[in-house]
Amino acid sequence: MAQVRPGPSRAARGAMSLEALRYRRGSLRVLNQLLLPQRSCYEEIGGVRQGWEAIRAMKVRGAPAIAIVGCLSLAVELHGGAGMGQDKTGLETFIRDSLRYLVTARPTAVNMARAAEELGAFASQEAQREEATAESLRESVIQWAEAMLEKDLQDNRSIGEHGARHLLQASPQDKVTVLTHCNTGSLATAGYGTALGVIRSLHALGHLEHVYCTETRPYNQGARLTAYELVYDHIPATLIADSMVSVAMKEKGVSAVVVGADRVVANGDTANKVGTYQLAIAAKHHEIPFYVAAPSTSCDLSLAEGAEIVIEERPSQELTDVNGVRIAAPGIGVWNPAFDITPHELITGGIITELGVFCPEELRAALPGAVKGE
Ligand SMILES: CSC[C@@H](O)[C@@H](O)C(=O)COP(=O)(O)O
Repeated sequence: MAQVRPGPSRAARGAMSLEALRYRRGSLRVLNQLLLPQRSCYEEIGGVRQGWEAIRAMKVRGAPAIAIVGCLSLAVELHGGAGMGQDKTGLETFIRDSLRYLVTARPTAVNMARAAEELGAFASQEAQREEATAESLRESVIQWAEAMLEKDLQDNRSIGEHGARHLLQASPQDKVTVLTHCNTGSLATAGYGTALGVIRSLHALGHLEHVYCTETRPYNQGARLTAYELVYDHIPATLIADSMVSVAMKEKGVSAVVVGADRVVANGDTANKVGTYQLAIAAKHHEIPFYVAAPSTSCDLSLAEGAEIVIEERPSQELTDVNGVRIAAPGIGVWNPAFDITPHELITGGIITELGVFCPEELRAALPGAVKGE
């Protein structure tokens, strides 16, 4: 297997970083994350159906990246002339139907659902303007989708700054050791990352001692993707199996656990990659602060508590097979929930957003707009 090549040194790197997607008006390509870390291969997304398929197959994954690719796949289809010849009402219907379809690709992360509601409402508003035409509607929707990329990147940088500052204030040490789970980096977002953004900021400030990243079974986002990003960015890190987290907390001087989120609800309960819940329990036992890092686009205050979140179940082969080779005993039953819910009382460090770090009880007041459709 080819070794992951570290990227250019920090000084030489400038704007270069790993990219989950490459977009210019009329063209969207996504990095097929199923092939990482062995192969780095970008695939063309010609429109909404291909966007849906790439999300469903997890060629692109991570809550923010799912929404960005979904909306940009619509932008590409609109740019290519979809709905041409229709009046503005017909085009609005096409846009709303496409967005509803994209939401069905994966149910747990809220970002695509929120983007669909917001972009759908925006399209209706635009269509109702007297002077609007089908062409002006098309252009406005494309611009709306394009703006998501820049906004997510900015939000992640703010999350990184807020999180790093908070962790350092809370730590008696000058340099902190962070344990993280799944992949929350450039590959899961428009760039920089959420939990991995906090780690990047700590590293840039010279206050990161070490990172422990979990393998993240069964899909191995940690071993394949987070490890790839950490090596690429020259960040000192060690890979551990999920079953090693308790002993790592006991023996490796972990200062904080920082994870991402697919949906944070009104009471602070958080859906994230399966395994997050047991991490939070272990962190509580070891009195290690547990943080969730997520943009406000991942917060859904329309749900009161975590039990209301729909948890995606994935195919059994993700658990029974490795690279297409069956390793599990034939005939065994399989349960493969992709996410679990961490109850808010275990989120002891705080919820790091682009607007600041909040304890779960503060969330409603801090993010009054984070109700889908508002
Ligand atoms: C910034 S990404 C945050 C979460 O989406 C991430 O931790 C996660 O759970 C991703 O799950 P995935 O199934 O790979 O899409």
